[in-house]
Amino acid sequence: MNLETFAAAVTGRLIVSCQAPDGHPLRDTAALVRMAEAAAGGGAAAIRCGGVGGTPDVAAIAAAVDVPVIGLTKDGAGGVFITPTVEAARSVVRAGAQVVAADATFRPRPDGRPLTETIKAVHDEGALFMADVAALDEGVAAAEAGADMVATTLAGYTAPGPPPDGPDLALVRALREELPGALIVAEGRYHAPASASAAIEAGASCVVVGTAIIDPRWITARFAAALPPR
Ligand SMILES: CC(=O)N[C@H](C=O)[C@@H](O)[C@H](O)[C@H](O)COP(=O)(O)O
Repeated sequence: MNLETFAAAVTGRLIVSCQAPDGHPLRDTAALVRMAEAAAGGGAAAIRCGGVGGTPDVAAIAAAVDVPVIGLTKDGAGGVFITPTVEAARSVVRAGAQVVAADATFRPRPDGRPLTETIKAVHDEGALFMADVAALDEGVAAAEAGADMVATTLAGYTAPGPPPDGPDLALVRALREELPGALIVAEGRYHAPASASAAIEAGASCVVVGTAIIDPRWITARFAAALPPR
């Protein structure tokens, strides 16, 4: 799939991230396939998947849905862990993803190779590259290095301490200003339809929602916490 076709498919639309962490009751490839099917049925323009389930999740979801798949692997939870190496990126394409999402922050990469090598490997395999960044300068550098799209996925996750509650709309606005013609993906803590809509108004090309759609444990906890004290 080329960038023009992918951009046409997702612009102005919602993408759903179907992942579950280790130890979560939904951390099961078949369960996540069902979630992806449900999300596609509800109007998701693409599915983001893989995570700790890795390439088996990507392959199973790519086979089950007829929307584009943005694949990733996760290795650990500290430093660079989203599709952290050239080899991981290649394996995601080979599993069937049309787009590979990978950490594009300035932090050192575990294989010691520059981001450009991962981008090149993904392009050589015939897929597109989504740069997951935490800051404006990282997004600009990733676009200059050949990334096909820039996502705010890691905003709030690279500094010590817990991430803020809400999404980073300021980063969306700043990326749009610096990269007026780029495909900008809003992702991370979009927990309500209104905030997803605000992302598009802030200049995002599209918005990725995960937890608030596919995690019944998180949704239940929010309802439970909203009840008056007993
Ligand atoms: C920081 C990190 O590891 N983000 C991951 C990236 O793939 C996923 O765990 C998130 O669920 C995804 O980005 C969607 O975000 P949210 O679940 O907040 O809607």
